[in-house]
Amino acid sequence: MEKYAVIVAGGKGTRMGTDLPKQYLPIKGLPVLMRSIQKFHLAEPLCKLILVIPSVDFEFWKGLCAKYDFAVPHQVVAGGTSRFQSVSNGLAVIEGTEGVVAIHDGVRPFVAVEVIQESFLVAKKDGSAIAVVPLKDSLRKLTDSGESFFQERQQFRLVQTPQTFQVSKIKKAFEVEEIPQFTDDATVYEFQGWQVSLIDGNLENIKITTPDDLSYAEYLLSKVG
Ligand SMILES: Nc1ccn([C@@H]2O[C@H](COP(=O)(O)OP(=O)(O)OP(=O)(O)O)[C@@H](O)[C@H]2O)c(=O)n1
Ligand SMILES: C[C@](O)(CO)[C@H](O)COP(=O)(O)O
Repeated sequence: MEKYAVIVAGGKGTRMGTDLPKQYLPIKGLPVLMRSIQKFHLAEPLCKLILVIPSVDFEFWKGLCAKYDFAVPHQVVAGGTSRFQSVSNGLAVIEGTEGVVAIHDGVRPFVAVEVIQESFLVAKKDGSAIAVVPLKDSLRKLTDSGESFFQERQQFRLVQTPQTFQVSKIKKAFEVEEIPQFTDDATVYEFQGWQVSLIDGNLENIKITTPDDLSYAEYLLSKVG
């Protein structure tokens, strides 16, 4: 079975607020994005890696790969104006409809190798595999009138990536017009009326989003490497 990974890193990192977009920032000496790509290569050495970055960054990325002697083979594709468009551009370079594709945020370098491997196995069987984790804190729902109500946290999950799919199904799902409810790939898949399969993610698999995440990332690397 052919395996692909579309690693999306076409964003601007507005919430991080750094001049250099967060995907290129080094943590413990290696850019976030290279760490994410390495994880897929380690988990699935034969997986075809498709990296989505803004087209204006192509030369910069080439230079970064030379600087860090980064040799993991990958195809570079131009990003779009939203995560949905970037994923769509990545899927478009997969020829045909055979195989399974993992879609992963380039800014989640702490994904566990085991989660990636499990996602491919489950997606092959079920059509999809979405990494999720349970909540550790209590949960409250806010109303417009300023009240709040207890919610059963057991009924909720936090959604991560990878989100892995049979190529035929996810390509079909992405043929739709983008709507604001498409916050991830699972919502695009579900829009077809298909149920997603959930798998256990790993708690450390944070999305590096704000400056405090960078300090936490450095801490995690000092612990686990
Ligand atoms: N047009 C876009 C927007 C986002 N992404 C990617 O989607 C992932 C999750 O998005 P997010 O954390 O929101 O990244 P940014 O959009 O860069 O951050 P911000 O919203 O703070 O600007 C990131 O790997 C990001 O690079 C993308 O490929 N193309
Ligand atoms: C895809 C995602 O990382 C799953 O948790 C998340 O939905 C991305 O959200 P963002 O608003 O683009 O950061």
